[in-house]
Parts: sequence; C-alpha cells; structure tokens
Amino acid sequence: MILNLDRVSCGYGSKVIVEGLSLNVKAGDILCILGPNGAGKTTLFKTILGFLKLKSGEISIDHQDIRTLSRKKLAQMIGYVPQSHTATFPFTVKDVVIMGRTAYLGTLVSPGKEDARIAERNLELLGIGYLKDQIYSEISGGERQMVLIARALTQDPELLIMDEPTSNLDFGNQVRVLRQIVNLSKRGLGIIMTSHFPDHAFLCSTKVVLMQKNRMFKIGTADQIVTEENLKEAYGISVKIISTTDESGQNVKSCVPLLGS
Ligand SMILES: Nc1ncnc2c1ncn2[C@@H]1O[C@H](COP(=O)(O)OP(=O)(O)OP(=O)(O)O)[C@@H](O)[C@H]1O
Repeated sequence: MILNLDRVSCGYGSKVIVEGLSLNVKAGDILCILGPNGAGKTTLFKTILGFLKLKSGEISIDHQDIRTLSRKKLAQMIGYVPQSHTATFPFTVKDVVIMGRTAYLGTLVSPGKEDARIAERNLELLGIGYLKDQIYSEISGGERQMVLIARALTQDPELLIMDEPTSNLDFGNQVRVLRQIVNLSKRGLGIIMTSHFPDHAFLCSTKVVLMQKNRMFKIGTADQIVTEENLKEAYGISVKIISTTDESGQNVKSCVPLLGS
C-alpha cells in the first residue's frame, strides 16, 4: 500500500488551510501529525477520507486517484478511528466492532457469522476479547478507544487514520495504545495519527509532519522535526529536548516544556 499526497491544498470555501503538501505513507509507516489547535490536521484527514473536496493537487492510494474511488471502496482501503466518544445507544462492544464490516455488506444485508468472526478476531488481537459482551457506553474511555481501533481493523483496511488516538486516556493507556499502533504497523498497516504530544512522535513515528497555523509545515523524522526551535516556532513555548535510554539500551528522546518566568 502506498498513499501519495502530491502538492495537496485543502480547506473550506475560499479559505485555504493546507497548501502544497506532498508526502507518502507506505505499509509499515507511522506518520505522526503534530501542530497547534486550528493548524489543519482534521481538515487534512477529512480531505484524505474524501469528505472534503481537494482544492488542488492529487491524493492517490495504490496509484489510484481517490476521486475515482467509490465511498465503499475507499472505506475498504482506509479505516478511520475517530476520537473516542460515548455511544447514545446501548450496543454491545461486539456489535460496535461488527459495524466495521458495513463497507463489505450490500444494501439491507445484515452482518453474518464470518463478519462476527472477523470482529471477534480483532478484539482478541488488541487484547480486549473479554469486553465483547459488555455495553459500549459502560466501558472506560481507554477501553472505548481500543474498541474503535478494533472496529476500524474490522474494515480490513490497508491504511488506518487515527484522530488523536490517545486523547482522554490516562498515562498508562496512552502508552498501551501507542504500543498497539506500533504492533499494527509491524503487521503491515500504514498509519497516520495526530497527537498533541510531541513525545508520541519520538515514541512511535517513522515520519512527522509539524503543521503550523500560517499554512507552513515541516516534514521529516522525529529527530529532524521535533526540535526545541521548531516546537517554539509552532507552539510559542520554550521546550527542552532530553535523552535517556529504554529497557533495551536504545536512546529515547522526550520533550520537557518550560514554564518560564
Ligand atoms: N467547517 C468549517 N468551515 C470553515 N472553516 C473551518 C471548518 N472546520 C474547521 N475550520 C477552520 O479550519 C482551520 C483548521 O481546523 P482543523 O479542525 O483542521 O484544525 P486542527 O489542527 O484539527 O485543530 P485541533 O487540534 O484543535 O483539532 C481552523 O481555522 C478552523 O476554524
């Protein structure tokens, strides 16, 4: 799988939010999109998913222009994980995950045994099989986030787009979700995620886009992009980047924000 963005510009009406962005995401890549509120991360997602019309440039997946793909075909290729939300209706976790099969079902066709099997397999893959009969609105925020990932995997996509997959999660669950993201990329999925924590780029990304409010962006590896200078420019705060080692002796960087006087 290869997603290719070629000089992409997108936005709303006459308002251009992202201008001239070129990048690619391949199987096994984790692209982490960073940037302040309002920089255009969600706008870019909506455009890749085909909800917003491209202003100019081209987006292709496996060399097919997304404008030529049906919504159903696009849903079979790209899984979307929204920020975790509370469902109003009391569906079981298994029912929520089976909804991921919609892209493969004909009109008025209900999911069958094979769809249920795929849903259960993905719950097990993420280590949350024990939740399957629980009510989605009665599980924790962290568990809901994992269920939404299982639902997107049940679409059997080649690319996963995740909108702040760690928002609303406690410290431990943030790391558990990041670990699952790394595991999924190792299984051959391409992943695009947004985060408000530059540390997440150090922890799991293979590529970073740092978006700024003035339509500027920087693209590179976490080491190249998540620098004290770039973070100051993007977020307007002073940050120290420090280094330590993990359990296996690998170097790990972390961002420490400075309050200043
Ligand atoms: N439906 C819309 N119509 C017009 N402008 C919009 C619309 N949705 C968002 N915008 C504007 O587009 C810009 C980018 O918004 P977007 O939601 O993409 O930012 P973001 O980087 O995802 O922000 P956040 O980190 O807060 O989620 C903002 O200036 C916003 O006001």
